[in-house]
Amino acid sequence: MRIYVLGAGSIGSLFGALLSEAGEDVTLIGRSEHMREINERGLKIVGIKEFTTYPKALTEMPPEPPDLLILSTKSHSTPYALECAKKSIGPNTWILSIQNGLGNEEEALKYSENVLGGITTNGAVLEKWGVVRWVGEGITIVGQYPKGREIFADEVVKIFNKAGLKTKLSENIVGWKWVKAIVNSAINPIGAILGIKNGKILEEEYLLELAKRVVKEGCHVATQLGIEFEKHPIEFLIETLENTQENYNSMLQDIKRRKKTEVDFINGKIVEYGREIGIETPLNFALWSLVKAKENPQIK
Ligand SMILES: NC(=O)C1=CN([C@@H]2O[C@H](COP(=O)(O)OP(=O)(O)OC[C@H]3O[C@@H](n4cnc5c(N)ncnc54)[C@H](OP(=O)(O)O)[C@@H]3O)[C@@H](O)[C@H]2O)C=CC1
Ligand SMILES: CC(C)(CO)C(=O)C(=O)O
Repeated sequence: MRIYVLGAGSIGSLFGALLSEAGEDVTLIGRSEHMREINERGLKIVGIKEFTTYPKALTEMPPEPPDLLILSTKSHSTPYALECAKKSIGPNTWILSIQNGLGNEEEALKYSENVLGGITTNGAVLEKWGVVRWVGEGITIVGQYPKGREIFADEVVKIFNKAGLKTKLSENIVGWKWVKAIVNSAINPIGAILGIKNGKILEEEYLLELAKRVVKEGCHVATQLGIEFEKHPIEFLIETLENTQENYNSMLQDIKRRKKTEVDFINGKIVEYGREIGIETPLNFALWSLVKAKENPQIK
């Protein structure tokens, strides 16, 4: 299978490295410093597994259409990334988003009707150019977006498992994307605003109650939109907090690195979708506003 990974940073490089090591035809598309290091010394994975692999590494998509385009940019980079990639998206190309947040698959559907959604609880950090740390082994769930059973999704699940990425198929991937986004909408901004590890939210009763109320607000919007959950969001919230107690969540990491966060595609989207159906989401709006303020370098 010819696979391109568009936005090969932390998680994209991990997926690309494992697939390349398993013998798939992988091309990473990422930033020049990282791609140059990979071309010169290979892509080194450390942490859960240690190996070096040698995928092709470019700064823009090759012209030949891939069978699978794995989309792994941050959500705010998706529109531009896909617009630049469109010349290489063929009639048989499938686009798989493994991103957090809402709206990425809808963006991909503008370029192809062959779209898979995905969530992953694997954790990866780009430590330095050419080196990615696999910090947490989790599961990946893939399915035809928004719902349904597509043979190609079975093929993707098979090659992901063969590459050592524990992966399951879902016929309701939109349900999984929403439950992950709703859990992120509670954990990420609270951690980002307070600068705390995920485990602190579990320990502090007021923070846990706030997180549960944020989840319930997102659930109200989702259920009114007809979204069906494969796992109850409150259960997924507690499970995630328990499994990632030592994590500084990605939104907090982006704030610390003075990078744009994905809050517009998490809390922002919940507010936007709520407004479209006449549902107010004051907690999501408050958290969204506070994180946007923290993103502003003028506000210390
Ligand atoms: N890291 C993780 O453990 C997990 C991440 N996720 C999700 O996966 C997505 C990616 O996260 P993560 O890997 O951490 O993010 P990173 O920022 O580490 O990786 C994305 C990479 O894509 C690059 N990029 C952006 N636009 C383009 C483009 N048009 N062409 C080539 N490269 C581009 C970015 O460069 P630049 O920064 O210069 O724009 C960056 O290097 C997010 O939605 C995240 O929430 C989900 C689960 C776990
Ligand atoms: C699951 C969680 C909250 C782990 O920190 C995450 O997805 C993130 O940090 O974005």
